[in-house]
Amino acid sequence: MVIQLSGHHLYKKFKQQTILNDVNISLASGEIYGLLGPSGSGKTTLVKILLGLEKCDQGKVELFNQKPSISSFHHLGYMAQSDALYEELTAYENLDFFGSIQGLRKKERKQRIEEVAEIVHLKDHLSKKVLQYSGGMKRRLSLACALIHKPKLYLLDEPTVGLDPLLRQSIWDLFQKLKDDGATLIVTTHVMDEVNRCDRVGLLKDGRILATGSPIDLLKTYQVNSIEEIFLKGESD
Ligand SMILES: Nc1ncnc2c1ncn2[C@@H]1O[C@H](COP(=O)(O)OP(=O)(O)OP(=O)(O)O)[C@@H](O)[C@H]1O
Repeated sequence: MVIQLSGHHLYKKFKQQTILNDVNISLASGEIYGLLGPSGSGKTTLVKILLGLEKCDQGKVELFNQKPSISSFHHLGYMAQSDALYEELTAYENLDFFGSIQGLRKKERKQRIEEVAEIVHLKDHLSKKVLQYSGGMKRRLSLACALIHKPKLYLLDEPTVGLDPLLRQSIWDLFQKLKDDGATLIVTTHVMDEVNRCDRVGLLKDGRILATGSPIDLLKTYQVNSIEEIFLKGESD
């Protein structure tokens, strides 16, 4: 099992508020890891620390078995919780921009833009300015921006928020396909039924990982019928 990303003994406080309290997490090559937790439990903070966008107070992050560096970022696809798009530009121009900062050449960008637009069902809307996009279209465009350079590791913060059930389904089918092609994904969510699409889930509550494992194993271990019940029980690993 090759570990692609790991956080060891991570601690984080904002002012006096403890957000992460000795969090350990690791992602193995080719898995979909769901990070599940109630609103405000620290999912975004943890993802940002793993990505190097936020500093932890204590602990260590390893990306591809090394200290994270600028060069490793070309292998990452990050989708932030709030869409980081240029509203005045068209969707095509946004994708072209993100492709170019990832080092793709013009011809390759053109080809990839068509491919990713097809994947997220935005092919017919590429020439629209982003400010004319709906919330769900912006989410899908953000995802396309994260896909453009074919990274091997994805950090996706609530990628399906604001999407209707059919689109959510197709986005999860896409995650499965990325995984089948060898990518590793960490996806944050508080939608319980998305958990079943993950190979492993980590339950984050009150700054701690309460439990980690495959959804089926967690249900068996905790002798519950749903993952929600584990949160309610609040038992530790
Ligand atoms: N820059 C910051 N300064 C101060 N407090 C912060 C900052 N960023 C996050 N927090 C606080 O840290 C806690 C965890 O926030 P975080 O966004 O990581 O949670 P989350 O699990 O991703 O929540 P949600 O599901 O609602 O997005 C919250 O109480 C939030 O107010």
